[in-house]
Amino acid sequence: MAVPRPVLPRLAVTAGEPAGVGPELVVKLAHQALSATLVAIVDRDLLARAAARCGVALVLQDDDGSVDTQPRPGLLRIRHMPLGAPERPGQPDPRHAAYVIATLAEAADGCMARRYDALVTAPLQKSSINDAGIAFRGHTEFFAERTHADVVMMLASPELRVALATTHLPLAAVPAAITTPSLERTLRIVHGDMIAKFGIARPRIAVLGLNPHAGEGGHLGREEKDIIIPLLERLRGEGLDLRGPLPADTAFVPAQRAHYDAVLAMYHDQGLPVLKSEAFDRTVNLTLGLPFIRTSVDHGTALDLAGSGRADPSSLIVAARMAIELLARRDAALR
Ligand SMILES: NC(=O)c1ccc[n+]([C@@H]2O[C@H](COP(=O)([O-])OP(=O)(O)OC[C@H]3O[C@@H](n4cnc5c(N)ncnc54)[C@H](O)[C@@H]3O)[C@@H](O)[C@H]2O)c1
Ligand SMILES: N[C@H](C(=O)O)[C@H](O)COP(=O)(O)O
Repeated sequence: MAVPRPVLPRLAVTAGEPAGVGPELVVKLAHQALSATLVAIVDRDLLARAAARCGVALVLQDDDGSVDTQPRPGLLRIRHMPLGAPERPGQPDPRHAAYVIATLAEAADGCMARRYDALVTAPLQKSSINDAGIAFRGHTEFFAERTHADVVMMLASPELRVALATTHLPLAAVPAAITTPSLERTLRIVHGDMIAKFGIARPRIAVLGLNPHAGEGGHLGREEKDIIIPLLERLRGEGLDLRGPLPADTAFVPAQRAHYDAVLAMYHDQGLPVLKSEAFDRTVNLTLGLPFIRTSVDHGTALDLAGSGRADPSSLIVAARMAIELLARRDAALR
């Protein structure tokens, strides 16, 4: 008797900024043999134009909610969202902002309603959405608000995981945003998701200081002494394995890396340049704490490459693979 093939999870993919490289990357993703039923939430004609620019043939099929039982590279299901004015590669148009937001809303609501099993996002142009008069800081903050969840941004390569205590904030606003409650929430989410998402039973988390030399004993800033150290001591008392606060300048050297499973950086550009400079094509951005799995690329809209067909799809591909792995781990834990 023939054994039925397992169904492949429905992976929603948003194409991001229409004038960026996102649509081209989605076209390239659709040619991978992934163990997933890919559903692109996008304007159908936009994607057809992106495929033509890449010189790639792609069969676009309206999504009917069903699932595949084997990978179908070269075929992409589409949940069509109308773009309105056509895109001009490399030149974001704020008139597309409402469309971009609508694709994110459909993706989040669809994951919540189980129309999709997980979400992978291509890059969007935050400035263009803001230029349209829509307050918007990033996917991470949008999905947090949409689902009323406390979330943490983490970027992960095969060698290094970096979570952020603060995300898209002006640098001048960072110190005030590092409070005991916010840091505690963040550390609990990182600890919990390192167990649940990555299967690490006793995660070791290294916490960076905010100031040079982690504050130099209070002589170069007080945040370590007043907030970070007392919190780490309290949470260690509960059994969390927390190192630090470590001086950020040396926390990423090989000898230190052997001692942790993830790093918590205090702000965006304290942690991300390390990952992006050593593994730009292998790093995934994921949102911890969300009620669904969401992964993303580690790069932006690359407007200088948009329309050329030359953008590297590696980060989107590893993001999709990670979403599939995280789903498999979650489902195995539920069995
Ligand atoms: N996930 C996201 O939505 C996301 C992530 C990061 C930045 N952004 C946004 O993207 C916009 C542009 O940001 P930026 O210019 O700082 O960074 P960027 O990542 O778009 O570009 C930086 C450099 O990296 C190159 N690059 C980026 N992606 C590439 C790829 N796939 N293949 C080859 N080269 C690539 C670009 O050509 C450019 O030289 C901003 O609005 C930013 O907020 C979005
Ligand atoms: N901070 C991310 C990065 O530098 O890669 C990027 O801006 C994307 O963030 P969202 O996934 O929240 O849009």
